[in-house]
Amino acid sequence: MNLDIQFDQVSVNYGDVEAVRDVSFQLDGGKIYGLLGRNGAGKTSLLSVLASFREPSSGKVTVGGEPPFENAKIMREISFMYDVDYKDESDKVKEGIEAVARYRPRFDKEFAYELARKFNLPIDKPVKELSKGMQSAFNVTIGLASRSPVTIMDEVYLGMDAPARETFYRELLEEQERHPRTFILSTHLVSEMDYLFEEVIIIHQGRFILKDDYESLTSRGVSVTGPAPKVDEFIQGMKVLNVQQLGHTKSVMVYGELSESSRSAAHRAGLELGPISLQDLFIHLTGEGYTT
Ligand SMILES: Nc1ncnc2c1ncn2[C@@H]1O[C@H](COP(=O)(O)OP(=O)(O)OP(=O)(O)O)[C@@H](O)[C@H]1O
Repeated sequence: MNLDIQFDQVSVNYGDVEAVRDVSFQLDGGKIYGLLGRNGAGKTSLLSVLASFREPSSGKVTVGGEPPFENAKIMREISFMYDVDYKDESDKVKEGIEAVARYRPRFDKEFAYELARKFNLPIDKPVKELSKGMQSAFNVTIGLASRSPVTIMDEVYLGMDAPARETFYRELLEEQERHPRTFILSTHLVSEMDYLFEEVIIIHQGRFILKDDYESLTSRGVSVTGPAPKVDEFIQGMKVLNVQQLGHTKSVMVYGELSESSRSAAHRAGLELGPISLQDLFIHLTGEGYTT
């Protein structure tokens, strides 16, 4: 089941605070999407509208052509995993798994127990007594095992330690091979997670900045390395993101596609061209001084 997602001029306000402003984009679904934005960019607000936790203040969201808010048919197909406060949750891990299995139609209980083992979750312990990182692993377990056509993970992995996050990334990719569906992962751990994303959405200060596939996005920038004077000559008129210099060698990141003739000119000048990372682009597009 594939559900396309449409944001049409969506705004989310909290009183005077405009958390999301006039955001429009469409996700065809069936992919792993990265939703990137700095702290306070509006990621959670945007996702909570999609997960039907709230209605947009203005604009429209549709999932499979229908607004999700108070729409039981659509809500059943969306899992929204976020940093839940489990302080009043007296259920043990295994009771939590059994409970979700009862109301999530596609939940794979065996897979949930397998993940719980891989994350070393003590299944007889109350969820509220788990460490923060283990509660995150519990959320991830439920999210992956729910097999919802739309699974949203709002920075749930931040509390997990590095080996647990690696386990999550591996399991996510394997799961997407076995049961392709829509995952939306919000994060600012860009360099660590970039290889997971097929498409990337960047928001900044509540505004939509871009949506593009990972390959095209990273091919929009290039690093130019070589003798400083030659690099300086080559990059004239280009948008510079970052400059590093070691002795006489300079490495400059520029934004914008290079034509074939520019690439040939760079090679003739003895300059080395390389890709730039999603993190570099993210920092540039959401950095200090970048206002929407
Ligand atoms: N319940 C609320 N009441 C008032 N303002 C809020 C509320 N929730 C969020 N905001 C504000 O809305 C803006 C967007 O917050 P949001 O949590 O959506 O951002 P985020 O990108 O998820 O941030 P982070 O990465 O730090 O979790 C921020 O300015 C935040 O202070």
